[in-house]
Amino acid sequence: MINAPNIILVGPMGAGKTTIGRLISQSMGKEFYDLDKVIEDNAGADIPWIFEREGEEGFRKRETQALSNMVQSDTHNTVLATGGGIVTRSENRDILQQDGLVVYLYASVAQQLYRTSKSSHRPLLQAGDPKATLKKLFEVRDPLYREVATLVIETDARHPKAVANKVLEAIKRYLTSEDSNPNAHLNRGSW
Ligand SMILES: Nc1ncnc2c1ncn2[C@@H]1O[C@H](COP(=O)(O)OP(=O)(O)OP(=O)(O)O)[C@@H](O)[C@H]1O
Ligand SMILES: O=C(O)C1=C[C@@H](O)[C@@H](O)[C@H](O)C1
Ligand SMILES: [Mg+2]
Repeated sequence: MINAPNIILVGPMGAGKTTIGRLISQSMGKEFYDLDKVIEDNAGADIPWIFEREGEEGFRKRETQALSNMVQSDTHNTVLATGGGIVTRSENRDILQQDGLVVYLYASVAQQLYRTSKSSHRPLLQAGDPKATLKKLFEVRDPLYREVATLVIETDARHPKAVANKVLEAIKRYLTSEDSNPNAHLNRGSW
């Protein structure tokens, strides 16, 4: 098991945050949370229902609330998979950068499209052309994912287990290099 801080996964819809988050939490002996699921549990309703009743703005308020609750709850030893739009609010980006080791799971628009095509649970992809939507979102969000992330992992040509192994290796390498630098303090395990 790697002695690591809380791990936060960011990236677009279909990057594999939920899938990979679960796998690495098992390998690291950490508890797994999926922020989309936390939001649904808090609301007692699913994400499509929240978007329908409260619009995207209502969903974003719930998302920020769920993220800050998580930070304040003083939970330790966790892997958190976020939703694809977590980086759109600057207050969320501030929280992410302060409270975990952030890993960006990169996926091309083509892979995002392929991986999201089998599910109708993503309201932003239900209207219009999903490829055009994913491309537009990616243009805006890719720099924001990079802004908050310490590590970036390519997922396109890798099976989920291989992606999980890459993430684990990258975390291990990062922590080892920090440990070897006496001036670098990883103060990122506070929830
Ligand atoms: N590396 C991969 N290769 C192939 N398929 C993958 C890979 N990672 C995830 N998938 C598949 O892609 C789909 C979407 O994955 P997942 O739900 O984990 O994405 P997500 O990043 O959590 O998306 P969202 O932001 O919408 O929550 C799932 O069917 C999953 O099995
Ligand atoms: O990319 C997004 O904005 C979203 C991604 C999903 O994880 C959910 O959080 C929701 O469907 C919105
Ligand atoms: Mg997810």
